[in-house]
Amino acid sequence: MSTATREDVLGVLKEINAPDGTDIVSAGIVRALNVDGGTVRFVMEIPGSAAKAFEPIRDTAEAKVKALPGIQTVSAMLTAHTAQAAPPDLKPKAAAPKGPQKIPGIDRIVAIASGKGGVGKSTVSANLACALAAEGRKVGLLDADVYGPSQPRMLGVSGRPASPDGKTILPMRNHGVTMMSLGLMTNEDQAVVWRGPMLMGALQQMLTQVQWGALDVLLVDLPPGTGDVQMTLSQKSEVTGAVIVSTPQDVALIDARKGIDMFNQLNVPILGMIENMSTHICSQCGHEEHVFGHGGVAAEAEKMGVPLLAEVPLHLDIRLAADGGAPIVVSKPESQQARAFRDVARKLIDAGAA
Ligand SMILES: Nc1ncnc2c1ncn2[C@@H]1O[C@H](COP(=O)(O)OP(=O)(O)OP(=O)(O)O)[C@@H](O)[C@H]1O
Repeated sequence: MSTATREDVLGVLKEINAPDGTDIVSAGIVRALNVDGGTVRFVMEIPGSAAKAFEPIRDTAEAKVKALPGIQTVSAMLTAHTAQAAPPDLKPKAAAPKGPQKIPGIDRIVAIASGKGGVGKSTVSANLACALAAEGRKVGLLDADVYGPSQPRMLGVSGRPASPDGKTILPMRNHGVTMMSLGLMTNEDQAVVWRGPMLMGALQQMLTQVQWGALDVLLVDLPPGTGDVQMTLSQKSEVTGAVIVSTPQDVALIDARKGIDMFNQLNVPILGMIENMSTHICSQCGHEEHVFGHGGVAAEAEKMGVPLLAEVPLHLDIRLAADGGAPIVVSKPESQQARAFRDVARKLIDAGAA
């Protein structure tokens, strides 16, 4: 004689009625039925107020199941559920993480910002990243300049980043810098139209889903201006500080001031300003000319009470190196132009910011 099956057990339980006349299986009272050889276990879920009425029903159920062929042990447990729905929980939920968070593995985040486009923020970011790597720091560079991602070209990186598990993204690496750019996810010649929420999502993804590994510092090359990306970065992640890049022209300086104000409001410390295209040095004769004026950033930095980190000359070699995929710090590390960036790297390390 074969042992009773789960169907056999349900069959006999169906013959037993609850006090309201429905059988206990159809009424949804029999739950979690487990038939394991000669042992049968199940739960009878009943209204809390009906426990007394169900005790004989439970006894009948156990006896009927035990009478089935091959069944030695039967255990039916009465569990009560409250008929009324619980009142809504109006207490504040256990605090969902709010405010800036530290990203695991990333010790520091330094934002490279400018008020105005085209002042050389990406050139500074690329050179600074390479200079920090040359100092032995573990450096990441996140190209968040969604409107004109230029780091793949400047760092000489191409191809699409791999995502072996479909969830995380493997960053690219060159010149000792771990790098990720939205430019690697889009075609280089394709104009990207991002809306605010998309931008914020993309930035969050690049911060949290890229396998950065352990980093001493992650530089974030921001888009120019004071928009969604700047706000999201500062509000979601703990930013160690911001470096503001500007040319000495008044128009650039007005925008740089707005950038500094924004970071102040977001409680992000300003690590300092960099004057780029400070002076033009002719690559032929070495003649120096102040194309955009000179010293404007130094004066502004003093007025705002922030350090002036460097005055980087406008020099053909800087542009050629950037366009060629090996920043001047890598291609001509001993040149005067490279030295300006290497000095900034050392200042940031000394200040504990990188
Ligand atoms: N000090 C410099 N000397 C010579 N060329 C420079 C210098 N700084 C930047 N450039 C060149 O100026 C152009 C703009 O620089 P870059 O892309 O770094 O600016 P950006 O502020 O990041 O611009 P955007 O905001 O549009 O991304 C590039 O061609 C770059 O090579």
